[in-house]
Amino acid sequence: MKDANMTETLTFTDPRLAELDGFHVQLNVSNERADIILARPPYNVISMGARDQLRLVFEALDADDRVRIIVISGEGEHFSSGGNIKGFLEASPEHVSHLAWNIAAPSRCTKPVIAANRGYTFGVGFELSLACDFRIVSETCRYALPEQKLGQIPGSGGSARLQKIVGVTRTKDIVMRSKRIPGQQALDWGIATECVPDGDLEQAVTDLVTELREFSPMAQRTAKKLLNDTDDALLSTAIEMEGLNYSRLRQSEDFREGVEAFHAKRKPAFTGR
Ligand SMILES: CC(C)(COP(=O)([O-])OP(=O)(O)OC[C@H]1O[C@@H](n2cnc3c(N)ncnc32)[C@H](O)[C@@H]1OP(=O)(O)O)[C@@H](O)C(=O)NCCC(=O)NCCSC(=O)/C=C/C[N+](C)(C)C
Repeated sequence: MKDANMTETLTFTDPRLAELDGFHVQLNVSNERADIILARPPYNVISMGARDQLRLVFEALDADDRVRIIVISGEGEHFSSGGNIKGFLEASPEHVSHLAWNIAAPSRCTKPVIAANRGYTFGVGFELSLACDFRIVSETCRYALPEQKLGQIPGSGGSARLQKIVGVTRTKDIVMRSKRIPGQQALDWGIATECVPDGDLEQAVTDLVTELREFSPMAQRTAKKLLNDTDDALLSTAIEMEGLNYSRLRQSEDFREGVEAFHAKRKPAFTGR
């Protein structure tokens, strides 16, 4: 990557990528926004190697100061029909042991991550989206964890994350019946952040990127980490951690800038410090 405003496809130089089975993840970076595209149409099936690629891409983007917001989408009509079923029997124990860690990469990333979901968003495609901070879906989106049809269960955090969002009854309905959830229902159940007509998906994502870029990167990072860390915590612990993080954030330049801009009736100019 050269400068923040250019669009280019990342060339992976990490030697660990040399052994991967195919190159199916594209990356474009422009204007502080990074687009990760699952590029294996029509169904953007995610190979074991693509999972490794995804993790490495998220780690690289997280470390790059020129990137503020990350968007993940699928090429064409579908986000992804999930993991490559045809390769499951050949998967190495090493790959299997990394499944959940790789797919949790958006959640570990300190920057805001948006999933843009349309069409089939199945299996590991859904799990990957659940690890993101925002899910903007189109009306064509169909979420599913269809592993039971394969004599399997989700293995990359899908049922666990879903249960947190929709509770055990709905999760059992989705997992144990391999049920498909349409975009509008995903919104109604709190799985999706927003549901829009298919032709409006890109604009809805761009609008959210524009909105998020207005905020202090430091305050965003703190909010994301705090909410992730306290997801499992007792209420009393979560409240205490919120207070500690607030106190720490008070020391930042962005905190002062936010308050001074409010007084001056001007737009804040956050620097991330
Ligand atoms: C509804 C689907 C996606 C499309 O149906 P269709 O009738 O339009 O097309 P068709 O079934 O003929 O598919 C065309 C070709 O694409 C291949 N395909 C599609 N999805 C996959 C996939 N996920 N893996 C491998 N190959 C796939 C399909 O086999 C056809 O190939 P050929 O032309 O026959 O060579 C329908 O295809 C469907 O329901 N697919 C399965 C979706 C699914 O079960 N996804 C979950 C996979 S499991 C997973 O993601 C995570 C597992 C976690 N862990 C590993 C821990 C167990």
